[in-house]
Amino acid sequence: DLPSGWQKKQSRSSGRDYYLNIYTKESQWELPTEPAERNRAEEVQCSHLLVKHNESRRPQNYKGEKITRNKEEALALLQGYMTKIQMGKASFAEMARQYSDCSSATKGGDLGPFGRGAMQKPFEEVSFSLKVGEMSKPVWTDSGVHIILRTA
Ligand SMILES: N=C(N)NCCC[C@H](NC(=O)[C@@H]1CCC/C1=C\[C@H](COP(=O)(O)O)NC(=O)[C@@H](N)Cc1ccccc1)C(N)=O
Repeated sequence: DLPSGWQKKQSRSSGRDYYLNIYTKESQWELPTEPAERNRAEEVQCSHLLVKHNESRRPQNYKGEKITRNKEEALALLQGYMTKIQMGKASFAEMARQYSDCSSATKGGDLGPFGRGAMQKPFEEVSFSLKVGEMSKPVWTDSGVHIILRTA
């Protein structure tokens, strides 16, 4: 069976099978392989940068400001932040502190250690599949769209 979050789909145009990750929304032709050491850790520690949108379950940031951007705009913003981090222009913590809509922004995005059952499923699955030091692709939850950095 497929690694967590992956589903087999059929391409409407070519009829070929492809694979879609329901958490990160990424798709690929080749069969997804289980991350090398599928994490069996009881707890992980992650930081995240959350960009909320107008369909978020709580469309306001931790400063109480109302969020009006839509999903597309939220993803575009997040991808811009990811690029800056990947280019080494700013640290994950600096970007989370400056731009995250979650109260963990005051801690550079640090959520502290958590076990399974604490976070929304998409967030948990991706967090537990990251290696320490690895940053995720955009992950969608009811809160908005996140990038996750596993720190321990
Ligand atoms: N350590 C825990 N167990 N704290 C409870 C987490 C609840 C959990 N939260 C989530 O899954 C998402 C992913 C990470 C943050 C988050 C959502 C929201 C923002 O979104 P919103 O709720 O406005 O939709 N931030 C939080 O919850 C913050 N208290 C996280 C936090 C902040 C500072 C220090 C520690 C933890 C859930 N089951 O909803």
